[in-house]
Amino acid sequence: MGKCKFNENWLDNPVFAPWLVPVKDVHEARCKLCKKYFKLGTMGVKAVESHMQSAKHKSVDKTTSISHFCSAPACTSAAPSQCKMESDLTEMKIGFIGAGNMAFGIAQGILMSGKVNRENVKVSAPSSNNLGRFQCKMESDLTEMKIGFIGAGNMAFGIAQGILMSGKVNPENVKVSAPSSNNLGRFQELGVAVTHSNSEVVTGSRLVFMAVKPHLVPTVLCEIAPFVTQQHVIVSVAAGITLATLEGLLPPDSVVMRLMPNLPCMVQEGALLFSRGSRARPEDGSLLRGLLTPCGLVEEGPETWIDAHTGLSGSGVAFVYLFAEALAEGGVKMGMPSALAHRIAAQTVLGAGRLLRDSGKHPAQLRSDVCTPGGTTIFGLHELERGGLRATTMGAVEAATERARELGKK
Ligand SMILES: NC(=O)C1=CN([C@@H]2O[C@H](COP(=O)(O)OP(=O)(O)OC[C@H]3O[C@@H](n4cnc5c(N)ncnc54)[C@H](OP(=O)(O)O)[C@@H]3O)[C@@H](O)[C@H]2O)C=CC1
Ligand SMILES: O=C(O)[C@@H]1CCC=N1
Repeated sequence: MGKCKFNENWLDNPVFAPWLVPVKDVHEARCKLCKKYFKLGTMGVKAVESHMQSAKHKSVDKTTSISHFCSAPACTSAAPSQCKMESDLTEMKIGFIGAGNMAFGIAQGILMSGKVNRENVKVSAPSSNNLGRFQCKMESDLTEMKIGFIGAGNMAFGIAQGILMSGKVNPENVKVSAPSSNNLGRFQELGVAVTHSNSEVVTGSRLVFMAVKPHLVPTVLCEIAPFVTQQHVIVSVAAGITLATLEGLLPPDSVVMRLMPNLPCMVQEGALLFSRGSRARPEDGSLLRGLLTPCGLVEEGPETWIDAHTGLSGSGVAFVYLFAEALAEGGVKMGMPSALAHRIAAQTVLGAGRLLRDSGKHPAQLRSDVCTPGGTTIFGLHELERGGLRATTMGAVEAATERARELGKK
């Protein structure tokens, strides 16, 4: 497994936020309390948690330990001696009214300490929208979960790598199948078991990702159908293949979901949309969401959105690469060395994307922030408008969506 990079989302976690600092080397982080740099290695967030558990850190951190929970505003009036002792915390019943980001961050922090029994924590919210992550963030459940991939191509690898980088899934519980060994080596490097038998993947897994090309899905479903039980959750990532097709080719009552991921799952920055089949329960959706959360943004929606998401995001990644390539080539045309131009183009796309996501601003607002009246940007934008970039891009999303719909009809 490659070295993990600092993930800005960690800074949203109230347990890390008071002390965790990103540094220039993306494979490292700094603790501003201990005044210490530490490597992320292959452990990613686990390295951050591990630093937080170190004796040195605990001795200087007066804000993020469970004692902070005791000294929260609700019990500031209590004398220290009245505060629950750590040993009592395992039995303490804790409730959250509201299941939003802050409740989730606090719950996660409390549970991470290992001092509170997760069965003693209850969360309420009017809708189920945010409840899944509380149910599924059960790291111990995920470490035990058996996960299979049928197909060992780019997408299977992207999801597997995303999931495993979180450190919450045990690679020994993951198995992948493909007819040839061409793509299996890189999975073995992740510590994942490999086979040429699709049925072996199904019988040994609870959740199975179907990650073969769309035209092969019917054949593969017929092959595995005798081994699929109601305990399985089958998740297809095949573009265009509908829930009705999946359910129709598997035994009655099979639990099926349709997922459209994209390749940046590999670096935990994917955009994923899934839809539940008629027999998939909300908790199956929560399970999938919990599993995939380390891969990036995970949303659930009606099946009618999946093809549009395929055009916008599954394929959209390639549209962005084309734009990045063109940016770099523009730099080369203007005299810049190619390698440098490509590095700068990649960083420009990354930076623009992060600012867009993290600021929450409309792209038109950010675009206007870059434009000096009579300056360089507006001259460049005029050229893009002349070339019809906007209409062409909308047309590309439409064409890819239509193609996904067409694949589903075959
Ligand atoms: N690539 C992307 O960005 C995205 C892809 N998808 C979807 O993901 C799916 C897979 O695409 P992608 O990963 O790009 O494709 P790849 O061509 O990279 O991989 C396909 C994999 O399927 C394996 N395979 C072929 N026949 C069988 C079979 N009978 N049984 C089991 N495995 C088989 C291949 O085996 P072998 O290794 O032996 O060749 C290969 O490992 C597609 O349905 C696509 O629509 C969805 C979103 C994004
Ligand atoms: O090109 C394809 O068909 C797949 C689906 C989305 C991205 N790649």
